[in-house]
Amino acid sequence: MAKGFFQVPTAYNEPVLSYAPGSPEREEVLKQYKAFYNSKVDVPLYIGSEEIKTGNTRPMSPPHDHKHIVGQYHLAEQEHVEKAISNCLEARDAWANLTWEQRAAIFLKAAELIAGPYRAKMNAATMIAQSKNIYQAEIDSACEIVDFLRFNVEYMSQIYSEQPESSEGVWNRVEYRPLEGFVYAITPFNFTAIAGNLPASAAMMGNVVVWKPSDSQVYSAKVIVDVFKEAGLPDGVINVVYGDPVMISDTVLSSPDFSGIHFTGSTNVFKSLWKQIGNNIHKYKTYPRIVGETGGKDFIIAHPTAKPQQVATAITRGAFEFQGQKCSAASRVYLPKSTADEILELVKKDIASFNKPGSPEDMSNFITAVIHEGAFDKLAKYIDQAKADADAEIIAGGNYDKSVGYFIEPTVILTTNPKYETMYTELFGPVVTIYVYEDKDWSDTLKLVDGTSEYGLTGAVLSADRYAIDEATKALQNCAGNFYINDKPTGAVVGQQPFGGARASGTNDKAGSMQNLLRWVSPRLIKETFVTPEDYRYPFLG
Ligand SMILES: NC(=O)c1ccc[n+]([C@@H]2O[C@H](COP(=O)([O-])OP(=O)(O)OC[C@H]3O[C@@H](n4cnc5c(N)ncnc54)[C@H](O)[C@@H]3O)[C@@H](O)[C@H]2O)c1
Ligand SMILES: N[C@@H](CCC=O)C(=O)O
Repeated sequence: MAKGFFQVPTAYNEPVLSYAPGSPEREEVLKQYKAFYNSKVDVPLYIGSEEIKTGNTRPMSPPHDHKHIVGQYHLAEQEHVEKAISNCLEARDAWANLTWEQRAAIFLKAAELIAGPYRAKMNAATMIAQSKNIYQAEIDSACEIVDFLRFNVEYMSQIYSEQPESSEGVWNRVEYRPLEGFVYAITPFNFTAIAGNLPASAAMMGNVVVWKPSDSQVYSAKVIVDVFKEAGLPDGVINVVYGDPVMISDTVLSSPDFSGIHFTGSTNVFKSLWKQIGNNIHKYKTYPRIVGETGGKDFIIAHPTAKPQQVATAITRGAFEFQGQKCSAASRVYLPKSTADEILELVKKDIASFNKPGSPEDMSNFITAVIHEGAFDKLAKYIDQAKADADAEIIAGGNYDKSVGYFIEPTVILTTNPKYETMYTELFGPVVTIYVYEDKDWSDTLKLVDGTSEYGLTGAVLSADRYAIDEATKALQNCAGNFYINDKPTGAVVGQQPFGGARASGTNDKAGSMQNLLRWVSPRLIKETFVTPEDYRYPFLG
């Protein structure tokens, strides 16, 4: 037990560095990028104290140069997944009983390692693995992951200090136990920070974890593991396996000790995992916690009073940053007829100012590659469909080329059909669909926004009219878990805009918040009575 009521350092957001020409951080990250790019890494499974090389490997390539190999990673067989589970369970007692400030110190140290000596490595790995330009890498693999670690430590200590009242002669106390068993973290390709946070947040609360990163993010996941190791995370607390997701999930979800899933990824995968957990419910020792943040079809709606330049910038940044591969990316936009032409001209001007999609090593590139061939082919299919459909027109972009990298031009589809397929289907790429409404139909258009997609993740309203803002805020109440007024719908900052959505977008447990951490503990109430009754009779019985 701690011998003091320790106060953790006050959390603060890691400042975003500029990477301006001539800055030391720019020089350092480019040097690291080249070093990684011109070498080959061999990534093992991390199970207990072992680094296991199964020999069954898959190559890793940057999406912007897919013939170039930067290394390989080893795939798990079922026996390795079983071993990861047993290592978790062996590590559990020691980890769960370690005093909380020791756990906190490990993750605070990890934050400082990333903010300092590992910053260039985290960013360079993310530029290579996920094809992020340096700004997108910096806000993710440097700042956001550091913020997750610092703020979660603060939230953890706030949770522990939350205690019940005690009446005279009694002491009530609540102990925030880790879950009994292990947690399964499944992470997506698109954010290195999310990949690190999903296993770390559960581990911080005293849980042991089997972590399965995305195949497209293994390269940067390895740097996260290096950081956690250097920060002193004991062996067996977070065990890392990659490979066939179905086999891994079947194995994990069959274990009686499975006690929670921390998932971020697409909606269909999450729904199938939920179903599988339901089917296995009789096997488990405890009801598993199910936390999943999933897809989105995020909107921007502009009121006739919105300033065209501001709407255009919200679209350009919201739809095209990181090639639209943010769950929060603006992908359906509703513009009023009176200003639509002006806004669209400004968006086209922005797009014309981008370089052709290229490598993030060239720091003048705003747009780089989409993640893999599957994503490229899917996007190309929707673009071709829009070219063919009578109710859609491509007004910007529309070209693609996968000969070197998976490059898709930022594309704007203008549709006359508010229920056009790309107004409700998540494409997850640099494609935005625009519908122009009659100014007088503002209120009906809000209903349209609310009723068009199954998702409820992010959305933005731009308006200079406060009554219109109020109307939109009310009408779109269930349409977005993160709702933005006069801004783009992306770029939530940990500690400031807790992130997540409902409907088909997830369980809305708000990553990087106290609410999320509460899912990884099972409180035990301890009531201690100081003078224990010795007579059952009530006073009125005489
Ligand atoms: N709501 C959020 O906070 C949030 C954040 C980031 C990404 N996302 C969503 O994630 C998706 C993009 O990421 P992605 O392409 O990596 O998603 P994905 O669903 O393809 O993969 C996510 C993870 O699930 C694994 N997986 C895939 N099939 C599986 C299966 N059958 N069983 C078990 N695991 C399986 C993958 O290997 C990966 O680790 C988008 O839908 C995006 O909206 C949501
Ligand atoms: N939190 C990020 C999105 C994470 C999903 O991809 C944002 O707010 O843009």
